[in-house]
Order: sequence, then structure tokens, then C-alpha cells
Amino acid sequence: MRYISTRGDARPRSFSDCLLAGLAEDGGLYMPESWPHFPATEWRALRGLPYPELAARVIAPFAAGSLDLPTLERLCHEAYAGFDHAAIAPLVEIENGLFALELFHGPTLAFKDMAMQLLGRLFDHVLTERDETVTIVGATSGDTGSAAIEAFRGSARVSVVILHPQGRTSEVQRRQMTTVRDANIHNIALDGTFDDCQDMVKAMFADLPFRDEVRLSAVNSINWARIAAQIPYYVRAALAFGAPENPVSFAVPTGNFGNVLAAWAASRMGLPVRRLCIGSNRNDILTRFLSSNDMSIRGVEPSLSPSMDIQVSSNFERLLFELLGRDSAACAATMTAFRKTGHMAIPPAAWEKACETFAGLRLDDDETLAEMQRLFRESRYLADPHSAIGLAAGRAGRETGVPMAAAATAHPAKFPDAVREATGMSPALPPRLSDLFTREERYVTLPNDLHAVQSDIRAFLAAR
Ligand SMILES: Cc1ncc(COP(=O)(O)O)c(C=O)c1O
Ligand SMILES: N[C@@H](CCOP(=O)(O)O)C(=O)O
Repeated sequence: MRYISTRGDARPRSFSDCLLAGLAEDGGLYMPESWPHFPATEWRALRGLPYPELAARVIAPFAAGSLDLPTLERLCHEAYAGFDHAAIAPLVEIENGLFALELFHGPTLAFKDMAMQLLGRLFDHVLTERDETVTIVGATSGDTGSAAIEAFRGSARVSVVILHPQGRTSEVQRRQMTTVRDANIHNIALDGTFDDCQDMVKAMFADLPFRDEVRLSAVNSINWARIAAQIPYYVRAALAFGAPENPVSFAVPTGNFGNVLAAWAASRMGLPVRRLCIGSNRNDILTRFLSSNDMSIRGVEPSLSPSMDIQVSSNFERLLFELLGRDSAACAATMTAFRKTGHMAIPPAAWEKACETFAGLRLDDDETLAEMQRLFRESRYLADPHSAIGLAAGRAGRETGVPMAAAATAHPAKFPDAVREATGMSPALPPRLSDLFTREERYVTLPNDLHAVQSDIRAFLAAR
């Protein structure tokens, strides 16, 4: 499988090359040159497989030409061996026809582990084969950072620099990142929002001499491998509901649009996905887009679901590319104008096409707390604020006869204050994290300035 850029001005690459490159040289995102398609017999053959084997088979066509199936199976087995739940991504019935697809049973208690634990192994495998090293620079609103740190800590071939928006994550999230003392890990608290952190990473990719100097790489969902590794849990859930014979709908609390894009990718592979309902907090650019074809940046506001405090959803560009009939010139022009003006409206036919599959629901903080309260009162289900938004979107978008699985993206213990306020319950961290609040933190605080961040990264790498 080869990968092309959504902006059309970068050379096509293999899966392994995309993995290490992260973002295309023209600022675009890599997309598979064509979608693999699974016939019904192939979906059926996945039924009942253990999660690692199913994951390897779903990812295999995307990695064709780079990694063979036995290698993928081995890496998937290693990646999911440390999860706390035997099913890896269990389905829990909340009420009639509405299910939570729990994705937070990995080491850092958020859905990011589902892909990141595999990416850690994939990077190690490819870098060892090539005898190379890389520097991963990542942006986080709270969860990607700790998942990346956990997946790559101690690696001899990968240095990891994580930028988080200062004061805008939960304390648990920050400490999960800043208390890791391995020499290959470096944390930066940036004076800005998540969007500033993400723009900073993209600016470093655009600085080609710097990109080469530090051998820059990415593990945010701008990296196609992250999306590929997030497809299998949708497949697993759909099969549990009777796919390929019966359709299923998914609801996904959404920020950078990576998780829901993986569900959409599964539908491109032939999985019968009927609806994709996205939930947002007050940073509702995506839900506004779906209701009015108006994507206007309004500035990031803090909320009870900080991981979704995002306005520029990077992966929307991948959907846009498809909606525009894979016209990379039109995609590049639309994205450039969007970043210049802060507004985007797409051709009406493309927008209508998006609305055939996608629906959106926005919850402010009070509505989020009310949803958490309701889930606990009526179903005894303790949801974190992000998962509660997903479940509310799922309830709103449910249709009779079509099961709705809502992605539960974080463990409630990551957001204890909101959970306590909504339910009076204090969810406990697992024993391996019980001393989190007494561990020493280590991070630097920097202004939102490219040169300051680049100098700091150079100093970190020099000291390694
Ligand atoms: C807990 C949680 N839920 C939802 C999201 C949104 O997911 P995505 O950015 O893939 O849309 C994030 C961050 O990405 C998250 O950390
Ligand atoms: N919510 C994310 C933001 C980054 O998302 P990613 O999926 O692109 O890595 C976070 O928790 O950091």
C-alpha cells in the first residue's frame, strides 16, 4: 500500500515511511492511495478472533509491502498484553440499544493507548531494521502525551518531546506525563492552547532543515498509523452486533477528529456503518459545521472535557480530501484559506454528503454534568466527561433496530473532580498509579515561540 498527501505535493510513500515521517512534506496528511475492501466472507472470518489477531488482520492491508502478517500479529500481541481487561475493548450495555465501547483499559487509561501501544512497537521494529533514530514531537490536550510517553519510555531509538497547554489539562493527566523520569522523555508546558501546541508541531515539520536535523517524527493522529490502529476496535464492535449482515452506528466524542475518522475508514473498508454521531463540548466547531456548513474558528475555551478543547481538528482534512473527490489541489486551497481566514464552507454537495453519515451534538459543561449524573443514576455507569458526551451523542442519534456503540474514551479516574461533582463518587486510580500525586514532576515552561521551543529541543537532545 502506498500513501499520498491530501495536498498532492509530496511523493507517495510506503506504510513504514509514513510511519516515520508523520506529516507529509507539503503540510498535508497521508492517506492510503486506495481503500482496502473486505468482502463479507473476510469480515466473518474475523469473528471470534482474539483482539490482537483481529487487529493484525485489519491493519495488514494498510501495511502491505512494509510488514507481513506474522510480524504484525507478534507486535499486536505484545501491544495488547498489558491491558487490564481480557476483552481489550469491551462493550457494556448502558440502556436498550446503547452501548459503551470502553477504550480506556490500557496503561494510561485513555483510548490513545489502543493505538499508541502498537505504534511504540512499530517504531521500534522499523527503526531497528533501518538502524535509525527519530525525535517524536507531539502535541497533547492531555491524553496523547501520556500514552506516547508510556509507549516510548526507555527507547534507545526514540526521543520524545511532548507539548501540553500550560494549566489546561487535568492534574492526573499532567502528572502522568511529567513524573516519568526516563532520559528519552521531555515535557514542555506551552503558554497557549492545544491548538497552539499542534500548530507548533506543524511549524517544526514545515521547517525542513530542523525536521532533518532532529529527524522529526509524529505520533499525533496526523500520523496515518494512529488511524489504522484505531480501526480494529470498531470492527470488533460491529462484528459483535452482527456485521457484516447487520448495520451498526457509532458515537464518538471528538476533538482532533482522529477517532471518528477511524470509524469512517472502517466503513470505507466495507463495514456496514450506518451513522457516525460526534459529540463536542463548547468547542463546537465540528458540530457547528455539521449543522450549518460553517467551520469558523472561535478560539479555544476551557471545559470539563479538556482533551476535546480543540478548534482546529487536524483529521478533518482527511475527510475533506475524500469529500472533494480526492482533488488535492482543491483540498490544499481550502485548507490554506481556512488557516488564513479562520472560516471554511465546503461545496454544498460535499457538505450534504458528509451529513448523510455524520451527525453532531454539543454539550456545555452543565449538560455534561447532567449526562454524567443521569448515566450514574439510571444505569450505575460512571463515565468521565468525554465519554458522557459521546454517550449523549449516541442516545440522540440512535435509531430503532440499529445498535449504537459510543466510544468511552477515558477512565473516570482521570477526571476525578468532574466525576465527584456529577455523581458524588471518587473513582480510584489503579494501584500502579496510586502514588501519582507524590511523584516528583519535571517539565519546562516555554512561551508560544517557535525559536524558543526549537532551542529547548536541541538542548534536550544534546544532553541525552
Ligand atoms: C478522552 C478523550 N476523548 C476524546 C478525544 C477526542 O478524540 P479525537 O481527537 O480523536 O477526536 C480525546 C483526544 O483526542 C480524548 O483524549
Ligand atoms: N485529545 C488529544 C489531542 C491530540 O489528539 P491526537 O489524537 O491527534 O493525538 C490529547 O489528549 O492529547
